[in-house]
Amino acid sequence: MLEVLQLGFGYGEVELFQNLSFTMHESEIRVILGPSGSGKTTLLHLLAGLLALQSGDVRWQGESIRGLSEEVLAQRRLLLTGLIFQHHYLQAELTALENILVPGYLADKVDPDWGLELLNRVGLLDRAHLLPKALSGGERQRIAVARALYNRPKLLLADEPTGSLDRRNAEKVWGLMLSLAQDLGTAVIVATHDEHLVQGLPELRLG
Ligand SMILES: Nc1ncnc2c1ncn2[C@@H]1O[C@H](COP(=O)(O)OP(=O)(O)OP(=O)(O)O)[C@@H](O)[C@H]1O
Repeated sequence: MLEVLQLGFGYGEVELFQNLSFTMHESEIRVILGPSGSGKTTLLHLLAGLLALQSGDVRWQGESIRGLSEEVLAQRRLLLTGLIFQHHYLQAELTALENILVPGYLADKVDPDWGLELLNRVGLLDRAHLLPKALSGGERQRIAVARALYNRPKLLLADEPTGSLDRRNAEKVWGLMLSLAQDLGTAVIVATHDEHLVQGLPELRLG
């Protein structure tokens, strides 16, 4: 569902990477590794269409994102991709369940039962009506995982999703994210520093 063709990017004189090519199919997982500043976040932003391409191309389901308007890109991104960041970015005034339903409101696909099922999958059914401030860091990130997968995206892009968690919570969030994505047939690209979590997974090294 994703093709990356000879992708290159730099800020001014500083070249971060060039000629990156790879393809992602349904349910595939790829880990982006590299030292701080090597361009992991930049690469994820390019793949998500959040940053204008320089050289090379990114194709979503066979269609180049080069030249798509912001509006079309945003609509495609909403339906095709899920995003998770190091910080959860939950809406403080919405409950756990309401936060999970946000992508559904945006895509006009609101299904509270599916939201509850996702809550159950991340082990937080009993927290459905709590606000984020009443949740632990690991619980908030589990809500962010459920929210990112609400629209059953083809591709999940996760940037240091366990970066702010202790080892036990990091392992829990990591395991839930991968198993839920696997069940939905969602391909996952995840940037991380945590070499302990990624053992045995296909990787792409920057820097
Ligand atoms: N808007 C920008 N303008 C100029 N330089 C930038 C900009 N955004 C990022 N950079 C630089 O590009 C490099 C790569 O940044 P990026 O955030 O992609 O790296 P990273 O591998 O994700 O790092 P980390 O692991 O620390 O999160 C860094 O040196 C950063 O300072």
